[in-house]
Amino acid sequence: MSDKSKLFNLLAHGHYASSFEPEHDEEVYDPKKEALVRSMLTEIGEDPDREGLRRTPLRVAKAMDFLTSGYTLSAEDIIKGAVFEEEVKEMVIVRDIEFYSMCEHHMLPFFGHAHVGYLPNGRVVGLSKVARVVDVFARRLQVQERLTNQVADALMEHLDAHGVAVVMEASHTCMMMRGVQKQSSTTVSSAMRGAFQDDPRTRSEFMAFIKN
Ligand SMILES: Nc1nc2c(ncn2[C@@H]2O[C@H](COP(=O)(O)OP(=O)(O)OP(=O)(O)O)[C@@H](O)[C@H]2O)c(=O)[nH]1
Ligand SMILES: [Zn+2]
Repeated sequence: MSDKSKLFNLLAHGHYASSFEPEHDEEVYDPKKEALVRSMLTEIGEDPDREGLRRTPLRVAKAMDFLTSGYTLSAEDIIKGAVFEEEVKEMVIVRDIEFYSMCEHHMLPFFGHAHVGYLPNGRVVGLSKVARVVDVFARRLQVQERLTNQVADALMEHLDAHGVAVVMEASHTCMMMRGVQKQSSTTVSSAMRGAFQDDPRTRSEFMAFIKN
C-alpha cells in the first residue's frame, strides 16, 4: 500500500484498512485489450497517464466485453430453456424491446427498438427470452439487417413456429455524430418468416399491432 493510500485510509477509517484501496492503478482486467486502448489514446494525442485517463483502458476493455458479450451466448439455449407446450393459436407480439448494438463499419453504437411477433405451433416461449434473444445478436458487431434476420431465424428454428416477424427501428450514431451527420433519420428493417412471409393478412395484422 502506498503512503498516500495509508494516509487516506487512516483519515477515512481511523486505521490502515488493508481491504480498502482508494487507488486501483495496478488492477489489470485484460492486458492485451488495455494495451490497445492505451495505444489508441496515445495515437489521438492524449496522455494515457493523466489522472482522468489512467483507468480508461481497463474501463474500455470491460465495456467492450459487455457490448460484444453476445458472441458467448447461444440463442438456442435461451429459447429451449423456456419453451412451454400451450395450444395458443393466435399471434404473440413483444414490442418496443430496446436494444443497443454496434455497427461493424465504425464500431459506433446503433440503438432503437425491436418488435417481435410469432405464430405458435403448440409451443410458446417465455416472453423475457424474446428480449434476451434480441440482446444475444445485438451485443456483437452488426449491420442492422443481419441482426434482424438472425433474431427471426433463431426464433423460427428453435421455437418451430408457424411464422416469425421482426421489425427493428434504429438510429445509427455513425450517421449522426460523423459522416453524413443526419440527426433525425431512422432505419427500419424487417424479417418475415413462414406465415408472415406467405400471408399478407398475417403480416398486416402484425404491422397494425406494432403501430398502435
Ligand atoms: N446497410 C447498412 N449499412 C450500414 C449500417 N451501419 C452502417 N452502415 C453504412 O455502412 C456504410 C459504410 O460505407 P463506407 O463508404 O465504407 O464508409 P464511410 O466512408 O465511413 O461512409 P460514410 O458513413 O458515408 O462517411 C455507410 O454508408 C454506413 O452508413 C447498417 O446497419 N446497415
Ligand atoms: Zn457505422
